[in-house]
Amino acid sequence: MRLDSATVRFGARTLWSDVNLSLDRGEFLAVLGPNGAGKSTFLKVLLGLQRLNSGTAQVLGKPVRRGSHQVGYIPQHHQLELETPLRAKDLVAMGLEGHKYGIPWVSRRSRARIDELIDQVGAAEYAQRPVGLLSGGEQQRLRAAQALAGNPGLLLCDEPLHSLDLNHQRAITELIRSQAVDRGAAVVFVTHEINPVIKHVDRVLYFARGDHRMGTVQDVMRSEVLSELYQSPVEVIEHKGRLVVMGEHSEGVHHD
Ligand SMILES: Nc1ncnc2c1ncn2[C@@H]1O[C@H](COP(=O)(O)OP(=O)(O)OP(=O)(O)O)[C@@H](O)[C@H]1O
Repeated sequence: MRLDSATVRFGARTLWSDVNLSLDRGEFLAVLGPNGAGKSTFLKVLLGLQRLNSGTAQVLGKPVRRGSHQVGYIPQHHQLELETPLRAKDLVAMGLEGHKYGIPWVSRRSRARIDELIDQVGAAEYAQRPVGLLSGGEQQRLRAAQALAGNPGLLLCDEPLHSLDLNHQRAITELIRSQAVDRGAAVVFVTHEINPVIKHVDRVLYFARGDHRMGTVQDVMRSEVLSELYQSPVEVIEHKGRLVVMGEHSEGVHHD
């Protein structure tokens, strides 16, 4: 995926501007920043749901378009309606290409892949239950499986670990990593918390105050760099392999 001089404005507000980024297959990009900095909007651009005010966006070598089956998306957590007329397994199957076009045909191979994913996210025990009755974390694990079912070349994740316990955070992180490393997907991972994925991250894109910084974890997650970005003192401390980000004005700075 590739962005050139990409800019999004809402009215007089420039959300972010002049983002230049080329992400290859197999690469893992973490997108960080405070609430409202424009992280989800960044994903929407790549999904073809938000147009750029200037610049260009490409996904897998082609201009961005809505509904590409090569793009997997784990949306930000929201609870499904109690009456949603789907079983857990159906929700995962909807991630298959054919299902997007309403074709109810699923090959033996696809069925095996769905069962495998359901196992990998630890959903086997509730695979036949109505999704509306499941907990937030259980639903979130199904969304991850759904996004992976179509074997996407670009995987977009919006805080996918939100509402998951530690064991399931690890399982989902491992699945996402494997989609990048073993299946050659580019991964864009929006998160408030870099530590659970830090060892998989190739690059960081950090949005704040209409500006951004990009580079390796070592390049970006530094006191000088983030203080300059936030325009206020921010301290990044490394403790036992974890990064703790502390801001003097803590509002809007993510905490560990
Ligand atoms: N269509 C729109 N029109 C006007 N403003 C919008 C629109 N979409 C988003 N915004 C605003 O742009 C800002 C960025 O929103 P976005 O959801 O991208 O932030 P975020 O970094 O993902 O935040 P969070 O961490 O809270 O999820 C917010 O202030 C939001 O209200």
